[in-house]
Parts: sequence; C-alpha cells; structure tokens
Amino acid sequence: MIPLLSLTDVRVCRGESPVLDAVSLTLRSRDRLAIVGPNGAGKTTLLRTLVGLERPASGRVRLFGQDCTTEAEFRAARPRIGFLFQDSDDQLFCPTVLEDVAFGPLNTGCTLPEAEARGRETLAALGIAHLAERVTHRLSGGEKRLVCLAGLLAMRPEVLLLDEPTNGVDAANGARLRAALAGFDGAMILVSHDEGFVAELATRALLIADGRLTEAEIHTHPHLHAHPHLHPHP
Ligand SMILES: Nc1ncnc2c1ncn2[C@@H]1O[C@H](COP(=O)(O)OP(=O)(O)OP(=O)(O)O)[C@@H](O)[C@H]1O
Repeated sequence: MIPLLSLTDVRVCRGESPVLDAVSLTLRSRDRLAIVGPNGAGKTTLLRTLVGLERPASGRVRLFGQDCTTEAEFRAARPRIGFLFQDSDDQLFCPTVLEDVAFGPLNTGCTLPEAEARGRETLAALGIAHLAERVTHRLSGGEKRLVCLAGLLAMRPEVLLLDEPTNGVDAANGARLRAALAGFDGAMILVSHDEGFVAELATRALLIADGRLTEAEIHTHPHLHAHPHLHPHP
C-alpha cells in the first residue's frame, strides 16, 4: 500500500540552524499519528513542511505517491489534505460561518446550492448547525475551532493535519470535536499537548525533540484531574 504522506530525511532550517533534522515519517490509510513535544520543538513546522508551506533544505516530501518539490506539485495535493491551523483566525476569512464552510466545496466544483447544502450538513454533523448564519470573527475561540474543522471536513479530505485542535475548546464542544474526529475515516496527524485527547484518538505517537522524531508511548492510564469551581465571593 502506497503511503498517503511521507517525509524522508527532511531537514528544515531557520537561518543556519535546523528545526527539523533527518526527520522521516510515513502516514498510511487510517493512521492516527500524534506528534508530541515541547513548545518550539518544530511540530507546526513539520505540518507546514508536509503541505509545502516550508521547503526543506534537504530530504524528500511525498504526497499520495508523488514527490513534491515545486509549488505546482504541492498545490495539486493540497485539496486532499485538510490542515487545521494553530490559530483559527488564520483560517477563517469569510463574513459568515456558512460562507466559510461552503467556500472549499464551491472552489472545487460544487454549485452554490450544493456547497451550501454540504456546509449545512457538515455543521449539523458537528452539532453546530445553529452557528451557520453567525459572523465568523465574533465567534468564541472554541466555536471558531469547530467551524474551522467543519470547513475542512466539508472538503472531504483524505488526510487531516490538526495543529492543537482542542485549544480553547470547552467540554461540550470538545466532545463534539472528538466524536467528529473519531468518525473520520481518513488518516490524521494530531499535534497536541492534550494527553487525554491523544490517548483517546491516536493509534501511534512520535516525540519531536532537538529536531528529531522518536517513537513515543501513548499514556492511556486515567489521570486524576482537579476540577476547581469558581464561586463568586459573597
Ligand atoms: N516564521 C518564523 N521565523 C523564524 N522562526 C520561526 C518561525 N516560525 C517558527 N519559528 C521558530 O521555529 C521553531 C519551531 O517552531 P514551531 O512553531 O514549529 O514549534 P512547535 O513545536 O509547533 O511549538 P508550539 O508547541 O509552541 O506550538 C521555534 O523555535 C520557533 O520560534
């Protein structure tokens, strides 16, 4: 089976120093790969490299069986990959939620009614149909996260690259987000500091540190969390 995505001996530099050094990974159908590691380790850089937003100084990027080096080669593969940016405001750009979610389908061959129907269907599947007519920039941070994910799912991608998907998401929206991802039948790479989320969804994990990837354990043991309740002072 041809891997969906792969990096081979990839080195990405900022100035002279490497952020990624001899990084190799392979993503196959239905893999749910978590990438974990400290702040600044290069997790976002790795995702950006996979879609051609960063170009390696050396090494190979292959998407759906094709070597990708030029912008045209990456552009051909990008509609098959949904990339959830770390910052939702980098992703949302249409005035209303429905326009934003319908934008991708509209630009890949759907008519306006088809694109809107697909948008509404995706919002409903995520449990956020009520946000359809809302102005995107006035949504809460957690709502924005789900709308961004809806925009990606509406494109019916084969692969999702998710950069901190649960950031700023509350329990109810987090449950919707996890259910949607658990039901996604493509492959995904999850970059997350949320151990519970990784344990629930990932089938495999890699740790990135000092520019290198190593196999990591997924902690499936239950954690005890303190749940502080804030009471207003009388
Ligand atoms: N555009 C840029 N110009 C210069 N340095 C950058 C740029 N983007 C990222 N970096 C640096 O590259 C390194 C890797 O950043 P990256 O965002 O990939 O880390 P990360 O693992 O995703 O971090 P976090 O967990 O904080 O999101 C960091 O040292 C960061 O400061």
